[in-house]
Amino acid sequence: MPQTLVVKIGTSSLTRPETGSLALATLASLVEVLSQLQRQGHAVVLVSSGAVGVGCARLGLVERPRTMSRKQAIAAVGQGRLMRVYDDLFTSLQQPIAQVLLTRADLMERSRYLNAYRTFTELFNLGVIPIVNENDTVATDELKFGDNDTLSALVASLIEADWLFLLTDVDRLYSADPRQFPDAQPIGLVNNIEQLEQLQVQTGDRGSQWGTGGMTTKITAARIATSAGVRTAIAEGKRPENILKILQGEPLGTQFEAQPRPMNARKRWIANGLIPAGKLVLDAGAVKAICQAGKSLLAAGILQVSGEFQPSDAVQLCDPLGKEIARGLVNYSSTELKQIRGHHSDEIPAILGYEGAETVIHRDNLVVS
Ligand SMILES: Nc1ncnc2c1ncn2[C@@H]1O[C@H](COP(=O)(O)OP(=O)(O)O)[C@@H](O)[C@H]1O
Ligand SMILES: N[C@@H](CCC(=O)OP(=O)(O)O)C(=O)O
Repeated sequence: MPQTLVVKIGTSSLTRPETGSLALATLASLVEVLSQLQRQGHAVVLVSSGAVGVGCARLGLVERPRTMSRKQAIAAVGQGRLMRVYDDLFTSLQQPIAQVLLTRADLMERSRYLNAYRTFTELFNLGVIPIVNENDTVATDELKFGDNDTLSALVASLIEADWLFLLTDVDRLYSADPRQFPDAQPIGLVNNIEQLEQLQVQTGDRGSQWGTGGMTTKITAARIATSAGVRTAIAEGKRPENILKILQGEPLGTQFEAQPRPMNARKRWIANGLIPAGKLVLDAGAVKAICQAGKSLLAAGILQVSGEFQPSDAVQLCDPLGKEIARGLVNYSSTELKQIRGHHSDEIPAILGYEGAETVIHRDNLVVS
């Protein structure tokens, strides 16, 4: 059955760490596998890192840039070269490709989010493999994905993919970084992300010399993707043919099962597309009403308000211990909420001096974690 597949490859697999030059054999076999999948009728998206790494190699720089402006300039050098290599390889297999550069802001505004969805759909109809990267050259600190693991999960959620493959320079997830702890245990199947906390998986805080985020961002990506109903695999970048084997049911890499009830597209956008501008801490009654009874949030159940936000902004909802339990779009600003928190809805007009919305967050705009 045709499926929608998102494949992300990291800098550590695309380039040789010693020289920073492109790992051409890996790229060639990735291109072969993706073209084969496209010919079999699957819709395929490649999320490719490497703009900064390739840009550095082109300019003879031996270290990853540290300042944002330098990174942006180098990405502008590398992205073009990267696409040229992909186009040459895919063209030799008569496979058309497209470049799609996204910033966080593109997914935050609902009209742009929907437009991106329509563009991907049209590219699939045309038999094209879109190659996605963050638009590093214009992304700002506040509005960037920061790493392509997260970007690939958000793209997979956006296009309702069946699979997300995170290809990297280790063959799977281990109980700890296998480079530092050679005895670390391999992890094959993760039924539920909470399982990783129980297994006390250590992911460190950085990746390889050229990679961004290491395993931490891959687990975040798996969390986003699986909660959107996308099965996720961490697998070895050097062996792209493993994608075919995994699709045939072989237990390679680390596979994360998708959650059974994916939410609707609008709720996925609220949960993953938006960056929360503030936080509401709720009392136990409100937590229960939202998580168990599927109710809207009322001002009476709010204990604390933090951050600065306006009506329609996204906020995190936390239990009294500060653990996130949901996200949603507010009907009131942070200033208004600080005045009405803890009060019954019928007191709101007297406190604010005007008639406000009945709910602080309507259940249609609320997504439980
Ligand atoms: N628990 C873990 N299991 C496997 N690899 C880990 C783990 N913790 C940290 N790592 C490191 O994460 C690195 C991959 O991340 P990164 O360099 O960001 O790759 P990419 O460029 O593919 O995104 C591996 O080289 C490995 O050293
Ligand atoms: N957008 C950046 C990639 C950032 C990133 O996440 O890199 P990686 O950890 O190698 O997947 C680039 O093209 O260099």
